[in-house]
Amino acid sequence: MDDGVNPIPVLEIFGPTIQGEGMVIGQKTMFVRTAGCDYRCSWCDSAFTWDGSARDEIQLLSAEAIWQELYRLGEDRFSHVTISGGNPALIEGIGALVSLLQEKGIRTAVETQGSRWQDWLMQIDDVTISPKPPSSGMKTDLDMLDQIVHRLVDGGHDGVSLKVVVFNDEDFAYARRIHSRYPAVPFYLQPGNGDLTDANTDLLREKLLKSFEWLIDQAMSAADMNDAKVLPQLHALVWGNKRGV
Ligand SMILES: C[S@@+](CC[C@H](N)C(=O)[O-])C[C@H]1O[C@@H](n2cnc3c(N)ncnc32)[C@H](O)[C@@H]1O
Ligand SMILES: Nc1nc2[nH]cc(C(=O)O)c2c(=O)[nH]1
Ligand code: SF4
Ligand SMILES: [Mg+2]
Repeated sequence: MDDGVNPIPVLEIFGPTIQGEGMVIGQKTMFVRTAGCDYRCSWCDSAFTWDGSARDEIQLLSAEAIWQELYRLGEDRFSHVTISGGNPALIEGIGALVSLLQEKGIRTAVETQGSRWQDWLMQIDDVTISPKPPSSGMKTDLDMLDQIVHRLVDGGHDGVSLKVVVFNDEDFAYARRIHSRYPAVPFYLQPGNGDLTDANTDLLREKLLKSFEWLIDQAMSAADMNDAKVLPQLHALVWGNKRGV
């Protein structure tokens, strides 16, 4: 059991905003973004969590201190908290935060890539597992992914989804393999944002919508994607590459 004294490395706490991606897209939520990742995706839109550029902004916070900050920002205007990163599944101490949020009547979500297990994943309401396609430069440990997905599903978790970011044909082939490996798990396709430094939001929106349309076309012509959902990153369409939204 977690004793609640393990501090959590936090890079940012923000919201309320909308969940811009995946299984609970549109849900009003707060975000807690942890520092540190075991991956180095070439196109990571949150590279500041692991590349050292925001090193000075990392705070080691207790679960209670995180709750205080969530409440300071959101007061009574939220009922849902999303924990993202970096990879939150590197951090055992998040168990205490999840328990505290549950005590407060707050629903929880996590974004992780499926490379590490934590027991607290069982307690999270909305678990998004996002294995990484070839364009990321990362290699999926399928044995580990199998273990994580099966532990959740066999343990009776009914809020698990898979979300694959797709930049190209090779990524789409990877997405098909992942979906067919776990056919009973709700599956989401998300177009990649290849323009992480663009400050011109109008131009970025155009590019993102083009990639979205391309991905829709791919999914529409693939019989094995009949049950997949194709969604853009809504927050990127609304706010571009801005941080903390
Ligand atoms: C920044 S990651 C943090 C959580 C965890 N490390 C993961 O990758 O699942 C959150 C989500 O953003 C997605 N993402 C990261 N960079 C992206 C990009 N350039 N375009 C589209 N989605 C991206 C990831 O695939 C993941 O689903
Ligand atoms: N609004 C909003 N939705 C998101 N969904 C996943 C995000 C993430 O970075 O994990 C994210 C984010 O950073 N902002
Ligand atoms: S796994 Fe997630 S946080 Fe880590 S590098 Fe990849 S996209 Fe970024
Ligand atoms: Mg993001």
